[in-house]
Amino acid sequence: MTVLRLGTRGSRLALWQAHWVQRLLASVHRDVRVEIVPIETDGDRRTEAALSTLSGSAFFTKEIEGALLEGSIDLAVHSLKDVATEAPEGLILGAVLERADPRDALVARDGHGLADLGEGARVGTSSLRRKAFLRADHPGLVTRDVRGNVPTRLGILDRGDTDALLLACAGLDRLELGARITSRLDPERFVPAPAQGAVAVQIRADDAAVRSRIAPLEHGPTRRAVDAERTFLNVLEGGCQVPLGAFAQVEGDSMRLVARVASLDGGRGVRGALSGPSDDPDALGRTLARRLIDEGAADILAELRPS
Ligand SMILES: NCc1[nH]cc(CCC(=O)O)c1CC(=O)O
Repeated sequence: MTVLRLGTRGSRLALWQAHWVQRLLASVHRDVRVEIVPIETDGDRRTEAALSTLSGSAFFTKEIEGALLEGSIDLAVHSLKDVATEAPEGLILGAVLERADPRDALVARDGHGLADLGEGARVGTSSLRRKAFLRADHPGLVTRDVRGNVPTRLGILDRGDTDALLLACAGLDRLELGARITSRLDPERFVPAPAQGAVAVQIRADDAAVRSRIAPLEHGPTRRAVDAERTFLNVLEGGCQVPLGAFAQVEGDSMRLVARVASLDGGRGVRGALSGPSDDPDALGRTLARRLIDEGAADILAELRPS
């Protein structure tokens, strides 16, 4: 029996994802036992800080990546949205699993969609992307910072401290809280974060044994989609957390990438879409990024950076 130690955050969603990988590995390898090792990250500890200042860098992954590099775990399971596009030296994404619903979810107390919320209604989110798109498309609404994991945020809504929340559909669906969603937002307009809804298994680049064990978990279309989205992010980001969405869908031999960048106040933005062959997602991501840079995306993002 081979024992593989799987590192994960301890949140309910992270543990759900870890148990999913454990179950999948048990179903393809009778001789493998997966032991789950919860690891607390900076992002879990620093509940006082606005999430927007944390996510996108390594705040939800650094301690887990450290455990992987030092060998105290053999694989790590992450929400791919939280994994930086520049991989730490020595680590690779050994498998990308089939994506759940990639869209953003509105959970409103009254009504259904964003258009039903009255003037001045408070919408809780700490994501720069969600705030910027909301300000651009629904300037009558008020954004309000909320932090904490999914159940904590729902508690804030239920107590009446906000009128609505924006969350990822994937997290709610996986925790069987999908019934709380009042609207699944159109990904053409409210473009999801790169890799939203996708789970990745990270391993040591030189660990051929674990690499071959997890290979059957790979979902090709999801890998190609997130590669295009993360390449787009990588070209535009320059190491800073930005209000940017990118969402790709594979259909047979071709794929389509839609992306949107907005200023924080929602006053300026660019959006575009591009189709190409599905066997070169990086080219698609790079080409669309360059096109949106020509249309002003880099200038919009430059305003966000401390000079
Ligand atoms: N940064 C937090 C985070 N990371 C992954 C998810 C949800 C699951 C996913 O997008 O895969 C969330 C919460 C949210 O955005 O609602």
